[in-house]
Amino acid sequence: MFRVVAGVRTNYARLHDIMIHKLFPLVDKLLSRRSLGQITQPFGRVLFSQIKKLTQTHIQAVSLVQLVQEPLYVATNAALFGSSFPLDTYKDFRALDKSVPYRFSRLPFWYWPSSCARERVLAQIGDYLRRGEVTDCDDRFAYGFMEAFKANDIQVLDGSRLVLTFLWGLHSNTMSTSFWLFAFLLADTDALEQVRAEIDKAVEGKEGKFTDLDMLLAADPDELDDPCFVTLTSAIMETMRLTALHAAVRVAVCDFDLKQGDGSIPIKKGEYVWGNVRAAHMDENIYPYAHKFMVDRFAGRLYRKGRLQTDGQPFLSLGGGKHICKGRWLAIYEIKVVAIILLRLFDISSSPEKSPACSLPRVSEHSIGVIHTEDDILVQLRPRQHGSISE
Ligand code: HEM
Repeated sequence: MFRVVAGVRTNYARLHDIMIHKLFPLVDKLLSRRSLGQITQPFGRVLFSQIKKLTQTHIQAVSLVQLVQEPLYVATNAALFGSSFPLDTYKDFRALDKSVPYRFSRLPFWYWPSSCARERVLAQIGDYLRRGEVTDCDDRFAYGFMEAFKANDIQVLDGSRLVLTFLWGLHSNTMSTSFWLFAFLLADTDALEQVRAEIDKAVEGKEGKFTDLDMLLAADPDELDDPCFVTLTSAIMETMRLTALHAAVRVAVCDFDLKQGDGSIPIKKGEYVWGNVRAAHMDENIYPYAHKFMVDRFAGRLYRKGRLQTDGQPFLSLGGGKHICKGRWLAIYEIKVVAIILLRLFDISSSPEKSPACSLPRVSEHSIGVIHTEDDILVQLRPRQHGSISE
């Protein structure tokens, strides 16, 4: 991904070493369930103001891709890297992200626009690193990155490439998953109403856990890991189940017998093992109507805080074992908050003239990691009565 995303041609082994041994442990620590709340403090507010900005400037119809992805991109970068990070880089990031499957699979495509976009983002990240305006107490995440670069004598260009590769891992899957969550909900109005009713109940004082949306946006991610969002969480997990494509490849470090159903497969040291995640998720014996989006598929299970609602099922959208996704709590939190804001504040429907109602967008045949969309969906937003929030 260093080559594909950030255009790294030299110094690869060293950058890889820094990423795996210096940055990943930092990510693991700071994005753990316990610490996440300190990092995400500004997230809800920035996300809300970005959504507000977008919805005020697009009165007729708005692109679903942009509606869910740009605010997430800006708010997550602001939370992790501070307000001095170049937050206006979404369009260039998106151009680069769209080219990644083609670059990765070495397919022919017109590479120039995305290469220019990559250079512009790298230059802006470079300026940000040069300025180094972060503090240990306010921007712990960015500070950790910068300290690691200093301690390992990483120069600005290599630092920018490390940050850009990290940004791709941070955003690409999360942005796709949020798009598909809304695409599934728009195609299944009952499911959408079920999720919306749950959100309304959670933020309507008295019975609800939160007195209003303001309180919810300021809440720690741990507080949103709550049975009051059981259907929304299930919808997110179901979206992840249906869209995961990644190849979980591992190398055996010793001879062992791999358990498979009632039998086992002997594996020799040094052999590659490829877990077919898509096949596991589409197994009708485990997931009846496996191709169907069932909003409450995971909702009937006993809710255990701090555990994925999918525990006990073969659910591999976030990897597993030692290398399980280090950003999983952040990703779930981000998607939850964007869904809560949009569904609480707006009636959302596909724009009838522009998008065929109740149908899912086409899947890109060049998807990697997670299913990518071939089409955007244009949506219409009508403010609901609860549209107010203190400025
Ligand atoms: C819906 C969003 C996301 C999905 C579906 C996802 C999926 C995955 C998967 C499947 C893996 C394991 C890959 C393997 O087995 O080789 C992984 C690893 C990883 N993810 Fe995520 N991810 C998401 C969001 C995030 C976010 C927001 C971050 C934040 C930084 C993140 C950081 C990482 C890191 C650092 C690893 C490497 C872990 C390791 O090798 O030890 N991910 N992710």
